[in-house]
Amino acid sequence: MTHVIAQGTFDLLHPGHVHYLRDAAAFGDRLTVIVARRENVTHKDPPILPNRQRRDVVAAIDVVDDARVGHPEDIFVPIEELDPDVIALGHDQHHDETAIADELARRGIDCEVRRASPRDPEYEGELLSTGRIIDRILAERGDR
Ligand SMILES: Cc1cc2nc3c(=O)[nH]c(=O)nc-3n(C[C@H](O)[C@H](O)[C@H](O)COP(=O)(O)O)c2cc1C
Ligand SMILES: Nc1ncnc2c1ncn2[C@@H]1O[C@H](COP(=O)(O)OP(=O)(O)OP(=O)(O)O)[C@@H](O)[C@H]1O
Repeated sequence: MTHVIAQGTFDLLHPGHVHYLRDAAAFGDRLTVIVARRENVTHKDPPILPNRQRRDVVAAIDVVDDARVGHPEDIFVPIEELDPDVIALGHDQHHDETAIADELARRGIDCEVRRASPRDPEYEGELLSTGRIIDRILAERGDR
């Protein structure tokens, strides 16, 4: 059984998220998703929705076997607990594959690091980015 881990913020789900999770699930037989804690989302605006709500909605996607809110301080603690075979990085995730692989080796975790593929819009107006969904909400309803 090949156990795959995917991770991300997953605020305001869209088909880009679904594509990533399907891609990650196809890397193995079991998919666990680690949902980033609000306080750890520092590379962009913090999520609108609370940790548990983002976890609960991700867990409801059919290809996801389990979803959990991540560790507050050390992102490798859940990895040590889950002992996965593959970490599926999102196509645009800022994490460096080599740095993650080096840390896995240092902790004695035998796990491959792979990149998932991007999904581009398929029809006019399809929004595949939480940031762009929020921008459109502000543009169309921001005066309320
Ligand atoms: C292997 C791995 C494990 C992670 N584990 C955690 C974690 O335990 N807790 C957490 O808050 N974030 C965790 N993250 C998420 C990062 O902290 C970061 O916020 C996340 O990658 C944001 O992704 P996004 O820009 O795709 O939303 C993890 C990321 C990676 C690559
Ligand atoms: N269009 C997309 N195609 C493939 N993967 C995607 C797409 N959009 C998001 N993902 C993946 O989903 C995971 C979680 O993404 P995240 O929660 O950062 O959403 P986002 O829509 O990219 O957010 P933002 O617009 O705020 O940057 C990441 O691994 C990311 O690469």
